[in-house]
Amino acid sequence: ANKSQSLCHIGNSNFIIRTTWTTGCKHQHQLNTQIESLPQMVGVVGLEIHAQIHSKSKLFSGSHVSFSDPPNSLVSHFDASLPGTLPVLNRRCVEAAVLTGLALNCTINKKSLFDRKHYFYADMPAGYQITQQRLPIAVNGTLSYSHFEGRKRNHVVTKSVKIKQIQLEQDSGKSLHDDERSQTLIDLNRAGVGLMELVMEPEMCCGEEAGAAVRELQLILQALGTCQANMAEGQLRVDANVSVHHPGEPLGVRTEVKNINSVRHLAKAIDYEIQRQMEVLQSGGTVLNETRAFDSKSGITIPMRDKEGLQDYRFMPEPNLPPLFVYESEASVPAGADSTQLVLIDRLSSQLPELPSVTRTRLVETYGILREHSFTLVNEDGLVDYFESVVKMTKTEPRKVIGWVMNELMGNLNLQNLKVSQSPVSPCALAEMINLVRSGHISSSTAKKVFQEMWKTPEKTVEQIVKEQDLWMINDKEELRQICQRIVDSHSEEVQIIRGGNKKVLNKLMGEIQKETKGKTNPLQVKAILEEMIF
Ligand SMILES: Nc1ncnc2c1ncn2[C@@H]1O[C@H](COP(=O)(O)OP(=O)(O)OP(=O)(O)O)[C@@H](O)[C@H]1O
Ligand SMILES: [Mg+2]
Ligand SMILES: [Mg+2]
Repeated sequence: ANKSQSLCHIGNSNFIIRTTWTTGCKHQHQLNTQIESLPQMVGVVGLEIHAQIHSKSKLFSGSHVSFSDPPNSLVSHFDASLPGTLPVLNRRCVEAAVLTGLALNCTINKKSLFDRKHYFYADMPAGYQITQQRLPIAVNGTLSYSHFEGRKRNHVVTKSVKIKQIQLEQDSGKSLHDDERSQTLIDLNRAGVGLMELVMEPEMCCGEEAGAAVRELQLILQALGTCQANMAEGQLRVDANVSVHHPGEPLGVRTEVKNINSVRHLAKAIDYEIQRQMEVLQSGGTVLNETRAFDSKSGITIPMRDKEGLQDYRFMPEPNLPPLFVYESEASVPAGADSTQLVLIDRLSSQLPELPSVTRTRLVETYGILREHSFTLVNEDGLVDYFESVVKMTKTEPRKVIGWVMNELMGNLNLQNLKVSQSPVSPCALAEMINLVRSGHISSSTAKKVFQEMWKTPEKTVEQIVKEQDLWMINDKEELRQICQRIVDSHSEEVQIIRGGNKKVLNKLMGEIQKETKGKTNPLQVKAILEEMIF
């Protein structure tokens, strides 16, 4: 197996047990020894992703974009396809596509074209969708993504997938099926909302890779602000094209899996589909070029009624829209044109924010934190800012701050399914607590208790909590000596053992002191006093 194949593996362990085929994954080696004679097949995955453009108004009309308004309240004459209406291109949508293209290392086409793609669907009153079939706005990009391997899942593997193109197109309306009255109702609020369709090359091999790629894309789009990218809300819709073949041979027939509403489901759907196709071929059948739906309850894919091959989209140039031109810079704008109305690539380039991969590297280099922690920080909305504000407000090393953020903060947030912005403990309060540990006013074990109290009673200050619960560190030498003396006196057997050379038993005495003082002592200080008394 080549390198990329050997690094790839399927998340579903059932898969390995149930099938004699593999998908070019690291488990392959194991299986080869059992079934030497069988040829190996691998999975091939290519994603098509529809990303709803985050814009106030639609792609070709001034109607507002909102998903909480009453049905059919955001529909202009153009959105309803009334005769005589014409499209007017929304500059913000073009800028979003260019920004996204730049962030994904695409070549931006200075000239792109709009086409009509015909469907007959009730939620598309024009009978066609305006898209960019012949000449899309951006081409030839790449998306780098990482996932974790190894038993502890702490070995980062970085891969990349080519992006064939990004095209601008319209969203359709929504059909709402009312089973009780057996009727279908149409809501056109979504009709005409701008979409970016990203088409990836078929270069991935399993659900885990595809999942990691989509997660990275989500983070990039959110950093750019070009799409909110919530899959459950349909802002990012991923269709997975899946086939299997023998490496070195032409690609197999693909199926297209739809209805996937989370990254986890995407990975499951793909792995299921790879396995299904292998089993079909293994038992002498053929894979049909069809559209299938993922059913998240049962974890399987099922054929949808419309068959791909039967579709004839009757593509034709959109006669009501001229070619779309974007310009490199002010200098390339034609004489007399108002450059404030034009899309300039260099202006957008300068607006590109820090992208997630750059943020991660910066966090590792600036703060000396672990790479896997940089992934967690970037993954949670608002967590990088939270961490950096705490670091700014305390003199403690960032490597210690990250411990509190990962364990105490994230642990509690996850337990209650809260977002970072909903944390009852503010960065400022956490910094105050960490500062008390640093200055020796509370011990780190006490601090864990204090944090839990802060979580429960955010209205109280850290000092209030420490005072009320009497958690200040015992720093008084004489008081500490008395406590140590008591423990030494009541543990004469252990003391003998320690004197006999077994220093490990010292830990037991220290534990006793921790217990007696409810963790309010500095272990180093206690150790020094005990050693002084015993030796
Ligand atoms: N043999 C294959 N196995 C897996 N994926 C494939 C294979 N061949 C093509 N693909 C993927 O299928 C997708 C094709 O998308 P594209 O938009 O070009 O065409 P389409 O699916 O026919 O059109 P539509 O936009 O109507 O769905 C790409 O993401 C590509 O990577
Ligand atoms: Mg497509
Ligand atoms: Mg498709």
